[in-house]
This record gives sequence, C-alpha cells and structure tokens, in this order.
Amino acid sequence: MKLPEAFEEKMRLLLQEEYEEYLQCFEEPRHYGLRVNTNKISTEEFLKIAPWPLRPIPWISNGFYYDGDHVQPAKHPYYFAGLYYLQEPSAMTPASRLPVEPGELVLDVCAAPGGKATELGAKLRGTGMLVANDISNSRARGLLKNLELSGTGNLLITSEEPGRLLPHFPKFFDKILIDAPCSGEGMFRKEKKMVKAWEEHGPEFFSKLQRSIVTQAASMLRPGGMLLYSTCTFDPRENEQIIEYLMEACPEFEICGMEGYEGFVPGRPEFTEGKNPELKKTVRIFPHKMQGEGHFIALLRKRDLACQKPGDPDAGRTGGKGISRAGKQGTAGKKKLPEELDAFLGGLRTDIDPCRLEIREDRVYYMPEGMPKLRGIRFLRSGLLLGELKKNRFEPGQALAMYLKKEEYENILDLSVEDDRVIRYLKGETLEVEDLVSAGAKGWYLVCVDGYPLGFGKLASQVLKNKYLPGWRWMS
Ligand SMILES: C[S@@+](CC[C@H](N)C(=O)[O-])C[C@H]1O[C@@H](n2cnc3c(N)ncnc32)[C@H](O)[C@@H]1O
Repeated sequence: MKLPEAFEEKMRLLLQEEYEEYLQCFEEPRHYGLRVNTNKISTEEFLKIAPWPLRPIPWISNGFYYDGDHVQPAKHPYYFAGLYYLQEPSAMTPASRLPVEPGELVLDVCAAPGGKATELGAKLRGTGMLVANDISNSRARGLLKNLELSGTGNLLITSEEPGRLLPHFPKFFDKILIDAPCSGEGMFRKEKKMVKAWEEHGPEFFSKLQRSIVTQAASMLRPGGMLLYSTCTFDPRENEQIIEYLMEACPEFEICGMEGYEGFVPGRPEFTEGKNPELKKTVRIFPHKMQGEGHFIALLRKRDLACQKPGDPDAGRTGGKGISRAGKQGTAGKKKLPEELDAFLGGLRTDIDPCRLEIREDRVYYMPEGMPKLRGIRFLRSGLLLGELKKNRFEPGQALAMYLKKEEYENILDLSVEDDRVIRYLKGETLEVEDLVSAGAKGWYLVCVDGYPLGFGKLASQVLKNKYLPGWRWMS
C-alpha cells in the first residue's frame, strides 16, 4: 500500500525502530469487533446464546472479536434486537474509559453514527440524560437509529456546532466525550480511502477544527466533571497538542490516568511546546502493538477551583436557559390523556411519570428529567418516542419497543430464534400465531426473539398485523 511521504516521515519520527513493525501490519488482516449492549443483556448471558465463536478483546470488558470473513452478525435477529453493536475494537476504548454513572448528564459532541454514544447510553441504564450531537444532519439520522435500536431512552439528539449548544448547556454536563473529526491515520489499514482523504485534509486542517470543538465543549462541563478526548489518528498536532491547547485555554483541566492495558502506548509530551510530563497519561493505540486500529485517548477532569460543598452534584452548574436538575413539567402532565394512550400506558409494567409525558403534533414522548428548553437548537429527537396518536387511537412506536424489557409489557409474543416467523416479522409480513395466543386475544403485542423485544404488532383473530418500522426491515 502506498502511503503519503509526509505521513511516512512523521511515523518514522514517532515510532523510530518500531516503524518497520508498524508497516508490517498493513499486510495483516483487519480485526472485527462486537460490543455487547449491556443495557439489554449481560455479557455472560450473551455469551451463552452467541451464535458464533467469539474471542474477548482483552482491554474491553464487553467487547469481542468475531470472524468477519465468515460470519455476518448484522444479519442475525439478535442484531435487530439491539443486543450488540458492531465496532472496530480500538474504537470501543474511548467510551469504555469515560466513567459514566447512572443518573448523570452526558454529552457526546461528535456522536454519529453512535459507536460511542450507544455505550454511554448503556452505562446510563435508562437514567440521567444523554445528549448526542453531530453537525451532520444526515449522519445524525444514522445516530438516531442506532440509539433507538440500542434501547436508549433518556435522549436528546441534536445536530449543531458545539458553540450553538453552549448557551443552552453552560457548565451543565457531568461527563463529555469528544470523538473528534480527524485526519484518520489510524484507519489507513481498515479503509484505504482514508489515505486519499488525508491528502486533501491533513492534520493542520483538523487541528484547527479540534481546537474550536474542545474549547466550546469544555465550557459545557461542570466543575468536577470529566471529559474524554479521542481521535483515530496518530499526529501530535491533533492529539497531545490539542490537550495542551485546552489546558492553556482552561487551566482548571488536569489529565487523569485511565485503566491501562499492556498494549497502550503513553502520550508524547516531547511533541508539544510545553512538554508537560502529565501528557504521558494519555494513550496511543498502534495496530502493531494491539489487535485493533490506531487511536488516541485523553481523559481529563475539570477541577473545581471555586469553593464547593463536598457531595453537592449541582455545585458549579449554572443552569443555562430554564435548566434545572428537577426538570420541567411535560405538556401532558396536567392534562387528561387520550383514553387509548392512558390504557396503553396502564399496561406497561414500568414506572411512567405523567409529568414527563409530552404530546407534540400527535407524537407522544417521554422526556428525560432536566431537559432544557430547546428553542433555537436543531434537534432530531428529544425524549423517547412512545408512539403516535391517530384520531385519538394510540399506536406504540419502534423506539418504545426497543426500550422495553420483555417483563415490562403485558402482551408478549415470544418467538424462538429458530422460528421462521422471526425473519418474516422483521421483513414486515403478517403472522399467524394461533399456537401462541388464545382465541379471543387482541390488541398490541410486543414481539420478542428469545425474550428480547423486536417491535410491536396488532393482534386480531390470532393473526398479527405487522407494525415493524418499515425503514428498519430485514432485506434479503
Ligand atoms: C470520528 S467521527 C465520530 C464517530 C462516533 N463518535 C462514533 O463512535 O460512531 C467524527 C464526527 O464528527 C462530526 N463533526 C465534524 N465536525 C463537527 C463539529 N464541528 N461539531 C460536531 N460534530 C462534528 C462528523 O460529522 C463525524 O460524524
């Protein structure tokens, strides 16, 4: 493979005697990774039902290698049930090293198509709020699908420059992940077209963009919060130098250590102006050191330089436009709900706080607590889309199906993965289910595969009318 000369020169400088070893890895095959969605299934349970051999990715607790030349995990009903996400192994590292806890307010600044955001959502376990942003509207659509498929509910998906989010979320988030747009040097082996893109827009181009993204994002982090910066490139101008720039612009930031792994290579302070030895706590992943592509990861904490009562989670948070941890009341909170919606919600075996329901143009949403007013922000989704009111009838939606656990809904049609009706359901066909329901049964049923929800269907006369989202259907 022909690499650009300037890139080769830089890598020689960066790797020295290891350079030949690095070049060798271009002759080796790429690695395929699968990350278990622990929001839906534990890693142990998934390993019991996994349809193909899997090998642990040693530095990711829920990550596994699979043989991508012989199996297609994206063509399996468990994929449609959101039990896992397919992701390059090194790319699993950033979200795994940002310590997100349930109940936190989390921002993924450059989130599409959702490789990291889906893991951050899983760590929140349906609590707190995940704001997933991407400047590209078309890419944000893919992000929306992936987050809904993963069952993430407490959600806001925006498509903005971070600077436009800032007035709404000053010092707001507990955790922020910036997986920055970059020159992609770490992906040269996996995607040859990245080399051409690098020739058009290299590290200088991206470092300007990264500087502006990190400083804007940093202002949205509350004092005491943590920020993880990552790229899939090697160049210090996009890595250590960005962290140096951020720490100069915002001196309250300090670099933190993270859970290590023998293949992680410490950052290189000598490639920065200030040569701060703390930069050694940042991490580079090289493909000749580990079974994964190239990455850079830095974890930082924003120290609280002002006086703060210990244990006060709101200390330092300024609150932005109408933001408070208590949240604002949903529009449906005080009103009487349409009868069919009320009956449907009554059938859910999970706590629904009526104050968090919002009805907008016939769509019913369940809003996260603490959702700010969104005036002026381009967003694709705010809250969990429960379904639609159609002439006062209520039709539950796909996002709700993916959010629910089997035991959280009363009417279940649970099919075994061996049952050919699973694929027929995913293709949008009507199903005969007289073996599974009694003669008089009717209404909305949650279709599951081996106990994991796939979508809704409407039952009448032992026939299930298919309500699987057309855009998500199984293509043969
Ligand atoms: C490396 S990709 C993100 C991959 C994603 N985190 C994942 O794990 O699936 C970088 C993303 O940044 C987005 N982007 C580029 N410039 C941006 C900006 N100024 N603000 C927000 N997002 C931006 C791109 O559209 C792209 O989707």
